[in-house]
Amino acid sequence: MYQPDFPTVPFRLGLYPVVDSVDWIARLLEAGVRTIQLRIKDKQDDEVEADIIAAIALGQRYNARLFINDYWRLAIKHGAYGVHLGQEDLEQTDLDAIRAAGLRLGVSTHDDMEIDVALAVRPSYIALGHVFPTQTKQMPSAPQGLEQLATHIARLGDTPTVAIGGISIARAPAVLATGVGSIAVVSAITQAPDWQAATAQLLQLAGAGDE
Ligand SMILES: Cc1ncc(COP(=O)(O)OP(=O)(O)O)c(N)n1
Ligand SMILES: Cc1nc(C(=O)O)sc1CCOP(=O)(O)O
Ligand SMILES: [Mg+2]
Repeated sequence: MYQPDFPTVPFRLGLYPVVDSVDWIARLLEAGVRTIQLRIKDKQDDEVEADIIAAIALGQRYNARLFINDYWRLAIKHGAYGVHLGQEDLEQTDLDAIRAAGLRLGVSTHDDMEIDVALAVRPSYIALGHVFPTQTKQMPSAPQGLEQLATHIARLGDTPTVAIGGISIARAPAVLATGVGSIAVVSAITQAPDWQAATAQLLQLAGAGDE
């Protein structure tokens, strides 16, 4: 049985929107989302601290799993549910401090070697990307595709997993069929012509987590 070195998360984290503002956090929590990430890129800590405080307060009000991307010191300082880190972030992060503060940890991976690195850290969940081409982030690697995703899921057994990258409503059923516990999405919600309808459909497909 997978035993993380950080607090556990449910195997099924369900629909996991990744968004760049407190406004999006507020509307998606109100819409029923219960796993969510605040991802604000390339700012100084003092520029994002107020947003992080507000997002954490919302997460607590809705009893949701709010992960903070990148700003792990602020996540600790203000008591977030969890932190999400990439492979490069791992080298510059005090993982002992995250563990000691009792925050959950999610780690990005893009191939088998990165999964080895992530497993050595024993995070709360492992993210697997990018499954399909994405317009949201410049990726140095090629999309992994569904077959490779399924191979990773089989390898990871009962480790909580999250798939990310190019996941649309149309593609979500095939991604979930690999057995992955969660689907993380940006544009499927934030660029949707009707974000409320898109969120409702994705919640219907992936659940809110913990089911
Ligand atoms: C759920 C989830 N998976 C992967 C990522 C990517 O994180 P990272 O590699 O740290 O890259 P940036 O998001 O910081 O550009 C994520 N944020 N969330
Ligand atoms: C932030 C991020 N990380 C990825 C990874 O593979 O690590 S893919 C990605 C962007 C996902 O956006 P969309 O759902 O719009 O494709
Ligand atoms: Mg990051």
